[in-house]
Amino acid sequence: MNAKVELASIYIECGAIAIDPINPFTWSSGLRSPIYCDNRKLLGYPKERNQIIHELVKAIQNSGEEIDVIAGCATAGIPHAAWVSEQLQLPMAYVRGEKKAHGRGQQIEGADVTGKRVLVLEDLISTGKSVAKVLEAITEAGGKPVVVWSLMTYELEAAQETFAKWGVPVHSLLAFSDLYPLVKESLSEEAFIHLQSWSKNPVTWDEVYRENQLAKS
Ligand SMILES: O=P(O)(O)OC[C@H]1O[C@H](OP(=O)(O)OP(=O)(O)O)[C@H](O)[C@@H]1O
Ligand SMILES: O=C(O)c1cc(=O)[nH]c(=O)[nH]1
Repeated sequence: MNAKVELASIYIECGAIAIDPINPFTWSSGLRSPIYCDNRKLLGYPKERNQIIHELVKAIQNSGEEIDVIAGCATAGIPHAAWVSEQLQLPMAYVRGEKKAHGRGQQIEGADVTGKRVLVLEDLISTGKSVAKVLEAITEAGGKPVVVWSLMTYELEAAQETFAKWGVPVHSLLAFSDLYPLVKESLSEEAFIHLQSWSKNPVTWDEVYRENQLAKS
């Protein structure tokens, strides 16, 4: 089995992939989707998540990028950033969606990123907006985001557009297209047709879904 198929199988075995074309999931961007990739599920499986982190650390090391700090995106990117920071023996920070409203009022917690070359670690990229907010916060704090890594990406055009302005390389361990052949096996014909039309154009799929819901109400 090649490494990507093995990693994709872990996602399926850990129940991290949910498919429901009839009652779609709402993503953080507001888009509706028949699929939800729940990286948080991996936390419950130490052996399997170690395998994922091992591959991620290998890929980061192979890229040869010089890094001073690993910054996890809150919240789902935090545990993965902690494991990677431990393996690479690099300081870790994490970045909140917003500044904290009490305490020290920080958006970036943990290691100081000022003047540092920062690797941003996110669990999943859909539209890329969450990562963009983190890039902004690190830059405002005087840090230099040099690379973004995520465990999973949907490879959406929206994300490419979001990242284009940053000019920071963005890599992912897995793309949804790596999972697709495995996901397909467990689906009914109807669900597969929905998923296929979604994968061609997620934005159109959402629009049609909303129109159908309006027509029903
Ligand atoms: O690329 P985007 O369109 O920004 O979407 C991806 C983001 O959405 C999810 O986070 P969520 O907002 O559900 O919060 P959580 O990490 O706290 O679970 C996910 O963990 C990413 O951070
Ligand atoms: O875009 C999102 O919010 C999102 C999609 C997905 O599949 N999984 C997830 O955790 N978030």
